[in-house]
Amino acid sequence: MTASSTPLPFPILIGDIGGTNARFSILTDAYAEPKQFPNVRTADYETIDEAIQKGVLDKTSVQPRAAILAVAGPIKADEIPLTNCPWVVRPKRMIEGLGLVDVLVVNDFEAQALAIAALSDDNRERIGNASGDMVASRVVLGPGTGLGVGGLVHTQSTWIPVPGEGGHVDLGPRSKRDYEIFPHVETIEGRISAEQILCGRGIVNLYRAICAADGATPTMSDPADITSHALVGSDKAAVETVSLFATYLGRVAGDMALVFMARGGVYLSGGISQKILPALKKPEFRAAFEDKAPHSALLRTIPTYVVTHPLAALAGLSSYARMPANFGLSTDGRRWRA
Ligand SMILES: Nc1ncnc2c1ncn2[C@@H]1O[C@H](COP(=O)(O)OP(=O)(O)OP(=O)(O)O)[C@@H](O)[C@H]1O
Repeated sequence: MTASSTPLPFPILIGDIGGTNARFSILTDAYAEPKQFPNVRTADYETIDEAIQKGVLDKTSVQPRAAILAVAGPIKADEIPLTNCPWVVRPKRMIEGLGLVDVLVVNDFEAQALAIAALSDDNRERIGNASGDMVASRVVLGPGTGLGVGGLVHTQSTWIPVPGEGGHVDLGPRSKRDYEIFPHVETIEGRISAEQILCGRGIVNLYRAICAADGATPTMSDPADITSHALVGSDKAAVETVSLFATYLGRVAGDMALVFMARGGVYLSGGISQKILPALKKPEFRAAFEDKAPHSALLRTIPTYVVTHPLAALAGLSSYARMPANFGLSTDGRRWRA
């Protein structure tokens, strides 16, 4: 066992730090259920250290010795700025100030990937007819503030989470209608990446492009307004937006399944998937997912799910904390010790 794969000492503070909310729990040992703390709103505290002190440590007599934190953003140095939130994670300062001896920081979609290694039927909703829990590679896509993608490769009896920037792959037109709409989709440096459509801001982008293609004036600018009108069928452009969103999400999900040979399943996480679940259960998502000649037969066998676990990232990190040897999680350059 290398130094970097030595288990972290219990009790372990587990944290999922999002742009708006941070969620924490403490795992006292490998067998206990995690002790859950109320969500902390990131805007309520100036620093993450203060949030951990007041939101967790002041509320319990258990003093964690280690911490595993999932953050949105690249982990490159001793100071880790978060995307979409002014907090900076400084593991060395946490060790000095919070009484910790060991801090591991991972990417948020690695945590999501850890979670999909074992999700019970209570914590996922199946889309389409393919089913089964084959022990094989998986992939998770999460449309939220952005589009996160994480692979979970299964090899040599080990689950290996693969972080990446899969949300930024190109997304191209396919149908006649796509060719009418795509010229109006806002680009990023001339490119339509998947994230230009498959996230909160992307829903608005797609809705505007549909209106532009039809010569109509857009009336909505909030993704939640568009999806709620779509779900009740009260606005034609909104209905088409969500239908095409499901198609494009299926198209990209199918691509990711091909890349990772994800026979074990493709999972949709992120705030938006749960909110538009009825739309994802309509035929469009699955049809686009399976429409992958010459590999449609393979795609038809791959199950797709929406993750409904309210705290999936925390659950994934807890599985790792309990049984690190089951996961090939790289800790190089992301683990700090006293
Ligand atoms: N009902 C809805 N329909 C469509 N989009 C929505 C809806 N509600 C929120 N959104 C959009 O979802 C995005 C937020 O996604 P999500 O809740 O997954 O947050 P996140 O990126 O995971 O951050 P955090 O971890 O802080 O919650 C925002 O762009 C928001 O506008």
